Parts: sequence; C-alpha cells; structure tokens
Amino acid sequence: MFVKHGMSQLTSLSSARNCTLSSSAVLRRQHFLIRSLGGGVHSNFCTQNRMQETKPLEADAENILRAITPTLDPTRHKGQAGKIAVIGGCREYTGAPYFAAISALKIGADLSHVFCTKDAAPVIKSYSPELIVHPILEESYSIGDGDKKYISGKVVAEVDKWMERFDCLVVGPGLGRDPFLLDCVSEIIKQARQSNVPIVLDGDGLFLVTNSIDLVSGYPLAVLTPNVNEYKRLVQKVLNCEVNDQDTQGQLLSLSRRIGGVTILRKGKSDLITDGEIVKSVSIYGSPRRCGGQGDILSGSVAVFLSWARQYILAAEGNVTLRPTNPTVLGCIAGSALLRKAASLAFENRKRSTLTGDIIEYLGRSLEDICPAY
Ligand SMILES: NC(=O)C1=CN([C@@H]2O[C@H](COP(=O)(O)OP(=O)(O)OC[C@H]3O[C@@H](n4cnc5c(N)ncnc54)[C@H](OP(=O)(O)O)[C@@H]3O)[C@@H](O)[C@H]2O)[C@@H](O)CC1
Ligand SMILES: Nc1ncnc2c1ncn2[C@@H]1O[C@H](COP(=O)(O)OP(=O)(O)OP(=O)(O)O)[C@@H](O)[C@H]1O
Ligand SMILES: [Mg+2]
Repeated sequence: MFVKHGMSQLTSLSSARNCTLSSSAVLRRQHFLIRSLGGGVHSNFCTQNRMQETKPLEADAENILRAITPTLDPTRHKGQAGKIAVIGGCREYTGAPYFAAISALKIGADLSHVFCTKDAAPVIKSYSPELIVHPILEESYSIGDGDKKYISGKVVAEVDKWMERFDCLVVGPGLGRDPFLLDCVSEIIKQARQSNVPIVLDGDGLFLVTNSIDLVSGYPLAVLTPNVNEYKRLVQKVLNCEVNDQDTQGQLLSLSRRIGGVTILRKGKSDLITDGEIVKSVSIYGSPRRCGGQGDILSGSVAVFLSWARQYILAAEGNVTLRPTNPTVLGCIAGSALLRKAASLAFENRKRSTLTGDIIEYLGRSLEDICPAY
C-alpha cells in the first residue's frame, strides 16, 4: 500500500501516527520508507507537500456494480432488496429528502422511508405515493421550552421502533440546522450505531457531525459525503487547517483516520473515496450542469449499494474476490459511478435545461446498461 500511494501518502501516514498507529514496529518501518524516498517526518497533518502528487487509482466501478447488484430472483420477498430511511426534510427543504429517497427506489430498493418535520411531510408525500413519510421531527419554533425533553424522547422512540428494519440511514438531505431538531437527530445517530445500521451523512447531517465528530468517530459503517463547502468545514474542524490541494490524497486519508477510519466520499470533478486505508477515484464523465440535488441522488444511491455490498459479502462467506473489500467503499464507488452515468445521459438529452429530476429518470437505464435485469 505504501508504494502504491507514493510519497504524499507516506508523509501523511507518518503525520497520522499519534492517533492511528500504535505499533512502534510499524512506525519504524514507515520512517525507514520515508527516509528511503528522501522525505522528512512531519508532526502536522497540514504540512504542505511539494512533491508531485500521484493520481489515485480509478475504481473498477462497472465490475463492482455488476458484482454487488442482486439478481431479480423470484424467491426473494419484499424488503430483501433493501429498506432505506432518509432523515431529512424541513420547512425550507422538501426536494432534497425526496431526491434521496426516490433515487433509492429507482435503483432497486424495495422500501424507502422519509422521517421529516410535520410541515414538510404533506409536501413530500404529494411528490410521490411510493415513499413512506413519517411526520415526526420538530423544530424549535413549534414547541415550548418546557416540552422539549418530552418531545425529543417521543421523536427518538418513534424512529427507534423502525431502526432494526432499516438496511441503511441517510441523515441530512434537507434537514436544516434547527438546534433542537439536530439534538434529536444526534440521538437517532447514536441509536443507529447501537443497532449497527450503516449511516450515510450528507448536507446538514454533515453540519451536525462536523460540530460533534464523536457521533461518527470510529464507526466503520459511517459514510460522509461532503461537497466542496462541507469538506472545507470538516478539514478545518477535524484537522485544524485549510484544504491542501497539493496533497489531496494524503489529507483525505488523514481526515478519515482522524475520524477513526470512517469512509469519506469527497465530491468534485472526480469523486475521491477513502476508508483511511486506500483512496479510489471515480472520474467517469458525468454532466457539466451543477444543478442542486445531485448530491442528494448520490446519498440515496450510496445507501442502496452499501446495503447490497454488505449482502454480497455476507453471501460470499469469506470468499470475496472483489476489491476493495470494504462494503462502505464499494457502496460509494457504485453510487458515484451510477449517478455520473445517469447525469451524462440526462445531459445528452436535456443539455442546459438538465435538472435533478431528469437525472433520476436515467438511474434505471444506467444500471440496466451495466447490469441487465435479465
Ligand atoms: N431542492 C432542495 O430541497 C435541495 C436542498 N438542499 C439542501 O440544502 C441544505 C444546504 O445544502 P447546501 O448544499 O446548499 O450546503 P452548503 O454547500 O454547505 O452551503 C452553501 C452555502 O449556504 C450556507 N448555508 C447552508 N445552509 C444554511 C443554513 N441553514 N443557515 C445559514 N447558512 C446556510 C452555507 O454557509 P456555511 O455553512 O458555509 O456557513 C454556504 O455558504 C442541505 O440540507 C441540502 O440537503 C440541497 O441538497 C440542494 C437541493
Ligand atoms: N466539477 C464537477 N465535474 C463533474 N462532476 C461533478 C463536479 N462536481 C460535482 N460533481 C458530481 O456531482 C455529484 C454531486 O456533487 P455536488 O458537489 O454537486 O454535491 P452537493 O453540493 O452536495 O449537491 P446537492 O445540491 O445535492 O446538495 C458528485 O457525486 C459528483 O459526481
Ligand atoms: Mg449536498
């Protein structure tokens, strides 16, 4: 791994030593390798690396999509292809949770739930009868101070009733930033962790965990999907420095390791994915349109593919030949590749008027091209 990722990674590996590596033998070996390559040992994650950065390895996304997508087997019953829940949707934002939840269904999940505020629920229901919408979240403006404890307990208990049934949660699309609501969502995240339910954190879910990183720290089933702003905030808060474009991979690895090896999908011209061990990129051509909502499609897609990757690994009973082997990384690669392919097809048709809804309409065909139903 050291040789594969080159000098920049070595430098950041050594920087990460205090929090990620306990074995002095491993440390000695790293220092030896760094010296052999002519580098120094730095104590700071944010050290500028002036070496030419090596490109991350492009993921074999099509192969991964083919491997983890389940066959349409007539013996399977409803639910086995995935039950996803989106925690998001408030007064301001109703589109984002809808995009995430409907994308999960269009890719092939069986059931898609949305847990949102009371105001947002009828609006989201009106977009689609396919979604199961729970109007349970509350914002500060709608409750008195004296009621907060009682209502918070009720909200959390309501989601907990369902928790064990979900294959993955998507926390954040259109959630908003109301402090009371975010406190409730913190409790929901803790419950999901206790139940070992994977969590994709996006949008305001990332705003929440960036300010309370312990919520996800060390949870191997957490996936963070930051856009450019969200990534900047994460780096500033967790690594206490600015984004380093000279050492993109090294900094991404350091960030993941500092958060205990959570998976991070950094969105951009190429999507970069790491679990603190490897970095993979997905660069297949997408669309030049940057309309809002594409990240929401991605979060719903990652949730489905992550669930499928876990099923695939479980069914293989230790004989997994697919690489990488981490289901959260597989889910990110598959979700990113599918979104980008769908965006490219939508753009071919709609050009400048391409909107998120158009991209969603191409999710099915994009998967069908790679992995036909029959
Ligand atoms: N159709 C829909 O319903 C869609 C809804 N969407 C939903 O929108 C939400 C925000 O996501 P986004 O992508 O706009 O956030 P992002 O790039 O970090 O910020 C951009 C700038 O805005 C600002 N800012 C944001 N929220 C703020 C707040 N509450 N109060 C004050 N400032 C706030 C932010 O400021 P900063 O945090 O940097 O201080 C930055 O300057 C999220 O829930 C997402 O899912 C999208 O998915 C698109 C489709
Ligand atoms: N410059 C780019 N070139 C090509 N594709 C991009 C570019 N930036 C982002 N994307 C693609 O768009 C997807 C969404 O990324 P984006 O940064 O727009 O997320 P977002 O801001 O969270 O979106 P949303 O509006 O849903 O909140 C990414 O998975 C990525 O594949
Ligand atoms: Mg977003």
